[in-house]
Amino acid sequence: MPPTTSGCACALVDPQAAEALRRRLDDCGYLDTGRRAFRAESGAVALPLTAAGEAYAVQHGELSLAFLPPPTTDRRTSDKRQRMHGRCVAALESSGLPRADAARLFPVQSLPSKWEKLGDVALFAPRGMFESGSGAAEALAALAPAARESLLAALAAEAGAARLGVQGRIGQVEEALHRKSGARLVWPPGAGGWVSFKENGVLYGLDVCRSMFSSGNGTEKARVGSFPCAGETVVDLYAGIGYFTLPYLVHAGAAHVHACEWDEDALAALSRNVAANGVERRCTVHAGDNVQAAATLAGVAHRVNLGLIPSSEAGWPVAVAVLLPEGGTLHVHACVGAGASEEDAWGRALLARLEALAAGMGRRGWAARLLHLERVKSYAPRLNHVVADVRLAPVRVA
Ligand SMILES: C[S@+](CC[C@H](N)C(=O)[O-])C[C@H]1O[C@@H](n2cnc3c(N)ncnc32)[C@H](O)[C@@H]1O
Repeated sequence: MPPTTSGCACALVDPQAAEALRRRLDDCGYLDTGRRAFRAESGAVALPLTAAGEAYAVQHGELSLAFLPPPTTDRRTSDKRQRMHGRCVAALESSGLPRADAARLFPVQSLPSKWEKLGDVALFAPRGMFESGSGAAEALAALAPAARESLLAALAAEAGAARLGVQGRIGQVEEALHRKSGARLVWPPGAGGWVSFKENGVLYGLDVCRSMFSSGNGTEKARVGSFPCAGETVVDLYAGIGYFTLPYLVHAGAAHVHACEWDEDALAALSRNVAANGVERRCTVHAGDNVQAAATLAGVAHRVNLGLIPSSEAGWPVAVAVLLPEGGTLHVHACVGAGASEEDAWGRALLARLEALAAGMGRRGWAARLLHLERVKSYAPRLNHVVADVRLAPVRVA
């Protein structure tokens, strides 16, 4: 059947090759992550493309391009976009732009259908009207100031936000290690990026343009808050703005948390957050590479949190070094292939490595035992963010 151009532009790919192509397209900004991949009638996987991806496919002929109607489960997204579209077109019309021009410059697909809310900021993905080269982005830049103002104010009202921003990409290794945000605020003009909000009884604040907040980790933050930590000293090796440090202090009742963090922006937010939650007397912030903390904190911890993905492996030797002589519990975050055998293999390798590290530090006879494996969220297709709760301690001789 010849393709029609009425649906959404997709790259068709064999299911076995879909994951590799998805990653490639995403790296280049060609994958429309606002829409989900779906099975075409032919059995091929359809990967929705951004405007730039569609242009690339047309120019290079390397991808199998098709225009397909989105799957019916996308209806809620499309309703949301339609409503957003109606409101934006009306706003442009009221600022003097003829309705037909407004609808032509900003087609439905160019408007955001979802966003992340942090405090009063709505963060949109860098797609459609926020993706240069999409046509709508250029139309937005060319609008008269009053029309631009009313369009963005309409978007903000629809998103229930007082400020609007556009997400960045975590591309560079250095950025990923520091969880730099890369987001920028686009409205109102001159707005700053500091937000504060309460999640599960904990006050968090951060500059959305400088640090990332992973909303998908909410269940893990709540789980940490439920740990029985009364009387315990906890070392958080990757504290960030206090994602896990704060639940340990506010809800889990930890006697003291040593929070290690090396990024200046995260450190500024962490100190403010510790004070905002009134827990500063029970928290020591260690600025710098957590490897340095290994010496200062050797042998003090009942529990160590290693909240870094895709891997916290660089912190495993530090974690073992800071445990008390009687051992303790580690919460090891990682991204692991989705599937019982992948999880099993990763879990075994983790336990063996922790035992070897303990032996290498003269902690002979220590054994590692997996207490629980928590699946936090899907990180990518067939890859889950998991947390292994491990007890690492000297084996008791009866
Ligand atoms: C808590 S955040 C990760 C939050 C959440 N688990 C996620 O993946 O989105 C990880 C923090 O660890 C910090 N970090 C990474 N490596 C570090 C190191 N070697 N020493 C100290 N801090 C480090 C980063 O700057 C970042 O703020």
